[in-house]
Amino acid sequence: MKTVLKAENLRAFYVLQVAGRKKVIQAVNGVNLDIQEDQVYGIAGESGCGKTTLLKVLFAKADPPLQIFEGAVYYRENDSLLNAIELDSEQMRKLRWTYISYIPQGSMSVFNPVKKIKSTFLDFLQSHVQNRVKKELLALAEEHLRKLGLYPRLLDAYPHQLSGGMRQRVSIALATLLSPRVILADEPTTALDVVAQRAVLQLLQEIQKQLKNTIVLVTHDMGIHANIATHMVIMYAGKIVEEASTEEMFTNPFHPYTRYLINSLPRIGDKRVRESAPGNPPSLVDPPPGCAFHPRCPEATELCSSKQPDFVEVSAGHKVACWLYGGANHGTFT
Ligand SMILES: Nc1ncnc2c1ncn2[C@@H]1O[C@H](COP(=O)(O)OP(=O)(O)OP(=O)(O)O)[C@@H](O)[C@H]1O
Repeated sequence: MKTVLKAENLRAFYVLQVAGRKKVIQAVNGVNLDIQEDQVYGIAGESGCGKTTLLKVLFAKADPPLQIFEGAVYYRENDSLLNAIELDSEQMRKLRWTYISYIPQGSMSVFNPVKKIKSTFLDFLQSHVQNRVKKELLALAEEHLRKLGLYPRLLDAYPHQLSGGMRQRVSIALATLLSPRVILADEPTTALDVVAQRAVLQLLQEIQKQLKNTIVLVTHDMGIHANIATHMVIMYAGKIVEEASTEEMFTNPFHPYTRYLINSLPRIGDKRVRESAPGNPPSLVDPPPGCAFHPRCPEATELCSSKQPDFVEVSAGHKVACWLYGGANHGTFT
């Protein structure tokens, strides 16, 4: 398998001026990822841990107050890796939507509320597909919707005429018009009822199957990861703390935080009270020293509060940043 998206030591912070004082929110703080082709790659973690910010940086779109301070984001072109952060706006324009696309949180923001869905599709196609007249572009849009099992007549609707779930599916269709190799999807099922959620997830899976591309799926909902992610990482306070195949993550979670996330999931027939992580997520302005989870961790030792654990491969393909694991391997990985 080939790498399609890679992050190296990414640090991206929000830099704010609050009452005349500088406030720095360390939303993405030293993230390394190596994402392979043909999979659904899940990013999980509590609200506010930096998932959305990480997706923005992977899309090489850091608008103020967000600033990228360090690191690289690589896209694969033919057999070489391009650092997206160093590309100029024209090079990036060519890669966006054809190589990498982004489905933001909340589909309403994607469409112009006073224009038909058709006009957003046409604007999009006109800026990316050359030498085609309007009628041909419209036919492309209709064909794409049909391929995804959606009715072409949706193009004639105004955004407010569609249900939240249908609008989300149409926004996914828009983001995948040009068959991107990587799709970044940010909480695509938030605020949808379970039936609409299922339809959106089925659509994402169908697209992944058709294009054999990679979907990077951000959601705090571990149930969704269990259902559709093939590989996943857990994020805590701006860092990746565990990585494994989804099956391995759920059957053999290492990090105490991951165990809380999994144990808080309801299970049919199990009436025990679900346990979630005690306390609150830490401040990203002044994160705790050592392992950022230590103030909430029942297994923390003195070492955890003073020194940050390395991200260590404990078993094949299963990595964790926790002093409870990895023994002598700490210090040999970065
Ligand atoms: N535009 C912004 N300006 C300042 N701070 C921001 C901005 N966007 C996000 N943050 C802060 O950055 C941190 C990470 O936020 P982010 O949205 O990336 O987290 P998340 O894990 O995606 O959470 P959620 O699921 O709630 O969106 C939070 O502390 C958040 O308050």
